[in-house]
Amino acid sequence: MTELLTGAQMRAIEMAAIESGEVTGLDLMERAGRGVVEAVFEEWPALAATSHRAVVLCGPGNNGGDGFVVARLLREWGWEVELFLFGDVERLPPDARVNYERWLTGGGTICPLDDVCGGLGTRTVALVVDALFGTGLSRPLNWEVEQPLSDVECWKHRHEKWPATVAIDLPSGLCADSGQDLGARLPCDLTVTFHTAKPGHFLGEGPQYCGAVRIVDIGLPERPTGSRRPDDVVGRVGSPLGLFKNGAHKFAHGHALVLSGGSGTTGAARLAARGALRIGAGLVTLGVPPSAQMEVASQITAVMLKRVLDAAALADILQDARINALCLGPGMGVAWASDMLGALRGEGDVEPRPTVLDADALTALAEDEALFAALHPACVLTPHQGEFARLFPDIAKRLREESKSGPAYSKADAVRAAAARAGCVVLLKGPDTVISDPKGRCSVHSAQYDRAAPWLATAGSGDVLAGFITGLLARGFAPMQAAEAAAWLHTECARSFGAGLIAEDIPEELPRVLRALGI
Ligand SMILES: NC(=O)C1=CN([C@@H]2O[C@H](COP(=O)(O)OP(=O)(O)OC[C@H]3O[C@@H](n4cnc5c(N)ncnc54)[C@H](O)[C@@H]3O)[C@@H](O)[C@H]2O)[C@@H](O)CC1
Ligand SMILES: Nc1ncnc2c1ncn2[C@@H]1O[C@H](COP(=O)(O)OP(=O)(O)O)[C@@H](O)[C@H]1O
Ligand SMILES: [K+]
Repeated sequence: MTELLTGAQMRAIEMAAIESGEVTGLDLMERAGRGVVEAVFEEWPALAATSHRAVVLCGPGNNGGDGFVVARLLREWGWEVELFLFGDVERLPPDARVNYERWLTGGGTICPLDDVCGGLGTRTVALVVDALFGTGLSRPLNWEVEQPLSDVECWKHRHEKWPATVAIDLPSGLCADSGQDLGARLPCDLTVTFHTAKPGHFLGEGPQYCGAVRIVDIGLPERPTGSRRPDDVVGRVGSPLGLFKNGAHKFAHGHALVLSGGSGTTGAARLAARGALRIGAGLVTLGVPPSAQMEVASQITAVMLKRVLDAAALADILQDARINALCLGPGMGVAWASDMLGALRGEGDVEPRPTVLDADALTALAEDEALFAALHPACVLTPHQGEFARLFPDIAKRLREESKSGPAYSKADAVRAAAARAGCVVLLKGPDTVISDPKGRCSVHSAQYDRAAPWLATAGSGDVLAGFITGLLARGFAPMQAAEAAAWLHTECARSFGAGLIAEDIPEELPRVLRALGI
């Protein structure tokens, strides 16, 4: 798991490193600028081979300072560089000011950003560098910046040979903490960021603007682990290999019970059950209402079947302590899900156990405060955006609102708040899946960039994800670990299978994925 640092956390690390005397702000700026040039040459080797023309857009803060360094280094490489500045030179922060002076001393010239449209002309430009705003963006851009950015974007489209566009740290107008679009107008081919990626590279609109993301080491120290509270960290979900190998779970195989809907709506639960079995639950039983018994019996083999007449029958089944994970919701219908949830409220001596609540069970929870209040720390809620808005309308509203100042409220903030309220793990699905536990531990699973799998948006794939989580719970994974590992494996199955994927293919692809991981 790698950390994604917010703008404020980056500033704190930078300040601590400078105050300790290890490094100066100027050193960091020089390393950042050099890192950008090296990343550009690695991404487009043809640009390193000979000199070209570049346009550099610099802003009023240290992001602009990095831009001055890049402009100077490209000139030293023999390039022709035109630099456009937004903001007042007298108010540049000290390190940016030094690099502004160095640029001028080296013979560089500066034009105001307003002139960018006329200044670009028709001559070929190989590279556009966006150094207007980075982590210091504190409010939406206004037309003074949006307009020139839009002009550059339009000019690029008219340009015969498309110039490569690189953003320093973040595409300008993108909020570092949330990925909210606060006026971004210039989508980039490459974003070069420093030390770690930021949540905004993966959340919200971030991936639409960043192109590819490269992280450059500028020699800042790691954050000391002791200083971090769980709610101070947003992690990025990586391969779960370590989880399988380090014995963090009991290596039990367990027995998962997946509850099905009635006749004609059993497919979703069957998909979840297949997912739970493939991911390693020792036994999987489908709990089926009488109307669907024949339908389900004719379509399963390794998965077992148990008739569930009503809530009392479920409570009875759950007297068997070997059933150690449950999945409720897929295809159940809200009324039946509500009845079955009633059986889990601890009445009739039903021991609470690890439980995944998805689809119709989430709607049932949204409609019944008592059911919601009965959630416990071993539950995992897996809403998509619509279900999330039904369960947590106020949080979803806040997430939709455009921020007027400061870092915008992020999907990570929203899922943390939801998990704290529910008292259990919440996994909010999407290409940028966010997972949080009630203590505020939070992680982002990104199915974007080199892990893009847009074909996962296919009917029933969410049911398989619920099944994967249930299977891992049955194997003894903790709820947060189960959610993270399942999200990663789910996307990996889709990537391994490729386009044309349907939900049935996801569990069937899992053995190949596990084998490739050495699990
Ligand atoms: N934190 C670090 O460790 C490092 C940061 N560096 C660079 O420094 C950047 C952060 O620098 P700053 O904190 O100076 O922030 P920025 O350069 O991103 O922007 C801050 C400036 O923009 C103004 N501003 C903010 N929002 C605006 C808006 N909507 N319209 C008009 N003006 C607006 C602010 O008043 C301030 O003058 C990073 O993104 C990175 O590029 C690098 O030099 C290397 C090290
Ligand atoms: N563009 C996308 N890229 C990658 N994964 C996606 C994308 N859109 C949706 N997903 C994933 O696909 C699954 C869809 O689940 P869900 O919305 O519950 O659909 P369903 O109810 O049809 O199963 C989730 O795991 C979600 O994270
Ligand atoms: K930028």
